Amino acid sequence: MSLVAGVDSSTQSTKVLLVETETGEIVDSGRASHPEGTECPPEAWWEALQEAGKGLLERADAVAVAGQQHGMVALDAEGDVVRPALLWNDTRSAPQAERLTAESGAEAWAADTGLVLAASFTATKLAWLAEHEPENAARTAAVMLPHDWLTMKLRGVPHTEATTDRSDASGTGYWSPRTGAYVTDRLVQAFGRELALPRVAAPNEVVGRSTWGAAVAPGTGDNAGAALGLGLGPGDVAVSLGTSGTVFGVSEVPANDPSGLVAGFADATGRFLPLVCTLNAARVLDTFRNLLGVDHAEFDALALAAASGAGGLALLPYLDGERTPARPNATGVLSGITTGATRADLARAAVEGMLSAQADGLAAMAAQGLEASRVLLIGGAAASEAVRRIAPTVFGVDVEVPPSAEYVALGAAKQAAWALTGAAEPPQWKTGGTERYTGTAGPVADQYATLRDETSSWAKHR
Ligand SMILES: Nc1ncnc2c1ncn2[C@@H]1O[C@H](COP(=O)(O)OP(=O)(O)O)[C@@H](O)[C@H]1O
Ligand SMILES: O=C(CO)[C@@H](O)[C@H](O)COP(=O)(O)O
Repeated sequence: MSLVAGVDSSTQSTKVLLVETETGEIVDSGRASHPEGTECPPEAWWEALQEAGKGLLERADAVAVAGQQHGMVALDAEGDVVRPALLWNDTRSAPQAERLTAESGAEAWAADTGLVLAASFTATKLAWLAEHEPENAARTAAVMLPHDWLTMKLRGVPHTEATTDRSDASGTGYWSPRTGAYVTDRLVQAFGRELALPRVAAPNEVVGRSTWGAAVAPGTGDNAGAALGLGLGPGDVAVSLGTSGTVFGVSEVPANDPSGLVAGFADATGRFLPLVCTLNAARVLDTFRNLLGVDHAEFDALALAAASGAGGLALLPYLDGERTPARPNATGVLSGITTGATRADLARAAVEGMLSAQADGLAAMAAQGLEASRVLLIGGAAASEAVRRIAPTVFGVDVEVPPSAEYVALGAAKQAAWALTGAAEPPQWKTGGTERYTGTAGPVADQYATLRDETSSWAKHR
């Protein structure tokens, strides 16, 4: 029996799936946590990959790594890591994002790179490095993304032979989904000079061999991995609730949204992946769950015990600053508290607020012509019964929840199988039927819109 391994090196953890090549059936899995924080030594991901992949990786005939997007892995001329990687959710480069956008205009950035710069993207992190750590910047000879670095480590090759893929390259701010090439001028604008960059491999290329002899596929950004794992088709929009909240769909044409709400990424199949990303999703629920001192099941029971609208409580869930909309310095805001407020209302407000930010993402996608005919809910917080049942009342449309699985890692495994077999198209693995959740829209949208719009002028939210 031929087996392939798919890796998801995401913000909070590494997950590995060992999958049957022909059918996509999951044979085994592993998981290991990452350190907390918005910067991380890449070695910690490598250790987590080895722990999560123990007893699994060496059984695979092919392997691919999907990873959290945008993280800046800076290397010196010898290939040594210069400083801990700055992650996608690190907002310190917000002033650089603002400056670079002002220099050329949002339209020009969107036209050149598919993106309007926000602190998440690699280009702004490089600009921050050049400005704040000149010694580290001077040492830096190459830059790559988390999945590129891990793929290089799996192959045991020098950084000069590193590869990336279209999807992750499209999250840098110096690669064009339209032309399929690096935009060196944009890299130089951000960092001040050129850097060595990984070669962008074809979606189903075998880029090399692992140290145990397996074929290594190019890997992908985590959201493109999920899209491949789910097999998203026209009209499908996925809402992924991990550390980030992402709303995305596969498109035949690149997105170009000068408002910056929709990022014009590439996908893992040669197509495109318009995507809206919020900084705050599953951790909003974690925060309120911890404040209430309950576990996941008790939190769900509380949230479902309250009525839609949470007794007038509304939460603006921008706890760690926000990227979409661009409010990097924002914090969360809870409004409508009365002496009648209950623990149940508080849990419900957390779920409704977090989902309302994703509803804004669905609206932004629709404004770009990507109206969802089917909304698929995935990611860690999609395991929550409260999230599943409240989502239709916030989104105003039914949601479908596919069978519980790590779809990013599954997508990586699918890419590995695709590269291994050399087929023209990715395999069509069956993922099982979805569970449908339905409900009527409550008062949440209006409550939330009022809070979001009223706070937009707050100085500390800019
Ligand atoms: N039953 C649940 N209800 C709500 N949240 C959950 C549940 N199970 C896991 N989570 C949350 O999901 C998150 C991890 O999801 P994951 O998609 O793996 O994140 P990431 O990709 O950012 O590492 C954690 O914040 C965790 O608390
Ligand atoms: O920044 C983005 C997408 O643009 C995030 O989606 C990251 O890719 C991290 O994803 P999770 O680890 O939260 O799944």
